[in-house]
Amino acid sequence: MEWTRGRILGRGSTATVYAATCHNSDDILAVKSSELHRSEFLQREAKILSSLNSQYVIGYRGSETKRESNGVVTYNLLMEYAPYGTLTDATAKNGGGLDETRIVKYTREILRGLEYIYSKGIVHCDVKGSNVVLAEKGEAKIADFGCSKRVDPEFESTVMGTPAFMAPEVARGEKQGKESDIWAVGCTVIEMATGSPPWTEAREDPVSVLYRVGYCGETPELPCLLTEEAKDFLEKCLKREAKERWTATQLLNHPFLNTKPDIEPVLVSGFVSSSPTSVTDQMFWRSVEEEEEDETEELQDDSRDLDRSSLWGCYSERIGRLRCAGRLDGPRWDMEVEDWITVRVRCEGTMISGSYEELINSENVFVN
Ligand SMILES: Nc1ncnc2c1ncn2[C@@H]1O[C@H](COP(=O)(O)OP(=O)(O)OP(=O)(O)O)[C@@H](O)[C@H]1O
Repeated sequence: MEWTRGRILGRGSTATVYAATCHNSDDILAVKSSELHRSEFLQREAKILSSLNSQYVIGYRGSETKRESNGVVTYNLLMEYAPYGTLTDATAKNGGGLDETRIVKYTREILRGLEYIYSKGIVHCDVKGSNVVLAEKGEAKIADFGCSKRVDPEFESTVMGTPAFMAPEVARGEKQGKESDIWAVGCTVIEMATGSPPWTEAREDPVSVLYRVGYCGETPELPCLLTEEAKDFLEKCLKREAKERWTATQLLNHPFLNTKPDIEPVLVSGFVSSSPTSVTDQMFWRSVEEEEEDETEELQDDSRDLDRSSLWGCYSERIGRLRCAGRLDGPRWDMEVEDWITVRVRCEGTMISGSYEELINSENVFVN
């Protein structure tokens, strides 16, 4: 498919997402790109997304490698374009919290999406507001399958995700399944209600959050503004024992969700103030070259890597100290520190050591 890259819609820890126009149809797409040699996660995501087809999951439109005009070879995942941003954007736009009717609508859509992907044998592993996008009719769709995996209890796999949304068993690096997604749904409801993920210190100190969730028996604080029904729903999501958590299907039948009618979608045009209204909106599109220059400069920014290197050392040492102090066995953490939010953990054991350069070149370590 022929397409032209436009402006950046969002940057994650694994890739950058651009708006793009199709040459033959003038449709707008979202294209998630990373350099081919760093695209392992993106290729996995494309494979999983290509196997899914649901109104509650962002649509797959293809994938391809491309040599850009600056010679860089990129891997590109082509997706349905979601013009109203993410749930996190929607919450921020609404003054830092959504009212309960909107929370009900989006939670229902997320759970329907999860029910669907579970029926296909897939778990998401990184449910959070910024991974749920609002599509053309204002409906919530699950996106970012970069951490997702096939459900296979026999197969011990890497634990992934975002500390503030991690279930206790994930924080301990033990296992990650559908139940862990459900915990993350609870955290996402808290994010929608309050404008922030649970654990107020999470951004500054993800390590202590992992420790509190994994080892100290804590659960996130329930927002006091929510109704009793909503709080009861959250309690069913946030059971510390994974097997006690309600399933997506049970939660869809909880009174918090099943007694309320669907509301009309709220389309807040503010989300799209910088998005294209049509492909002829030339002011909108930044040239491909300009975007590529930005990307290249970013990739070559050694000083940023140095900062990350020292922070990474500091975090991994701290979680090691916390675990030793508590005489606890647990995961070894590989942290992406610049955007600390995403981490990849190795469960099987050996403490990762080596220079940052060695770490980022290692197959098992996730880095940006
Ligand atoms: N289909 C889409 N339509 C519109 N915007 C999108 C779409 N997909 C992603 N985005 C935007 O791009 C951002 C980054 O996308 P995504 O979360 O898939 O990247 P990532 O590198 O996997 O991120 P993470 O750090 O969460 O792992 C999103 O938060 C969102 O703002």
